[in-house]
Amino acid sequence: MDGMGVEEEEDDCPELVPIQPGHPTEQIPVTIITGYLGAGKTTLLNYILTEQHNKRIAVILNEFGEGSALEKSLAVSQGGELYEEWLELRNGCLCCSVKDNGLKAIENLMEKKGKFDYILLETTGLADPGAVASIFWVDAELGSDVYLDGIVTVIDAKFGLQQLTEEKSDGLINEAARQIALADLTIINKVDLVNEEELKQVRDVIRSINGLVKILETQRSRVDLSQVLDLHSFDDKAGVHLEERLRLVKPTKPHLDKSILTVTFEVAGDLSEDALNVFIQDLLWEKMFKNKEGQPMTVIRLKGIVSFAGKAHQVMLQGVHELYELNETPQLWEENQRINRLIFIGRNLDKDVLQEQFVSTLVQGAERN
Ligand SMILES: Nc1nc2c(ncn2[C@@H]2O[C@H](COP(=O)(O)OP(=O)(O)OP(=O)(O)O)[C@@H](O)[C@H]2O)c(=O)[nH]1
Repeated sequence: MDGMGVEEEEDDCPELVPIQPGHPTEQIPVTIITGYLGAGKTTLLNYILTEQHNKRIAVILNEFGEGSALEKSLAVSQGGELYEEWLELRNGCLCCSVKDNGLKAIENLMEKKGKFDYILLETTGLADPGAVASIFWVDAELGSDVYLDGIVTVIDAKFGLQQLTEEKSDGLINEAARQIALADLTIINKVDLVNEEELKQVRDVIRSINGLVKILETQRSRVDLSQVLDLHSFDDKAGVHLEERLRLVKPTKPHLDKSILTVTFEVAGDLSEDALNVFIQDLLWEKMFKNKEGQPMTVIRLKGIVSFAGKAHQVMLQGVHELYELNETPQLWEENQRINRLIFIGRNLDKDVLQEQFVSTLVQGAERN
């Protein structure tokens, strides 16, 4: 990983001033920036830190790149502070580099409420962003200060394909593929290093994993910030458009036998909330459903719009690994046909089996009522 680059380059050098405690504000969005080793995460964050954009963004840079396991274990065993001082940059950004997964740094940052409107959190290249994302759901204290806006995955145009198609021993999930499965936005970076045909192959593999994700292409991670921030991937604001977006999602075809892919189906009618919970828990927690080859299905990301009997509003379903939540959206069904549209991204998924299980759980739910 690169250093911040702000100390080495005189021209870009932002003025560093100590931060005064700010005023409390409302919940702050957090975007998780993930991506395989060397894809361009730090380049993206440095770009945001030095560009003029009139936004007050707090950036948490992860200090660990390749081969840093030793350094990390030293930092942890010393038991000292795992983050450094927060610095205020000339363009209004705040910055700090961390030696853990960044959550402590967010807690520390909250003492400076009012000084920033947005948090970008970089994870290490091999991290499972789902584990970090889950903490925003389960940590009530953190959840009252911040909310997860989206997961952005940076992909190396040159080496991404190789990283994504690498088969892991012991049937483990390929980390680079998992990062795409969880992404709300992917950025294919280093487009200068590939030709159009190679770029298309990367695009196709991303699409084969995640049928819902938006794809941007960049050089030196120079993106239009408005396309990266405020995605509202997990909240009601997205729910308003989610039904339409989900309707456009196409199932994907695997690029490898064991690869992660997207399946989607739609079933008309109303559900009982209890029956839906049974279906989801059997799938995510009990891992009861198997594909036709007898392999258990693993869901990494789950999204949906569902219709509950007696509820006028559409309900949004969001799941990351084993955690899920159901939230009413502001959108009313009104005269629209009530439907349940679900999207699953994961491994060993079989649409027919999932849909059959979904329908049978719901029928049983209706019989119980
Ligand atoms: N040719 C080319 N090189 C790039 C581009 N973007 C970034 N790089 C270089 O790629 C290398 C890795 O970039 P980083 O931003 O450090 O990647 P990272 O994802 O933070 O890496 P880790 O922290 O190790 O996971 C650096 O040497 C960058 O200068 C690009 O668009 N084109």
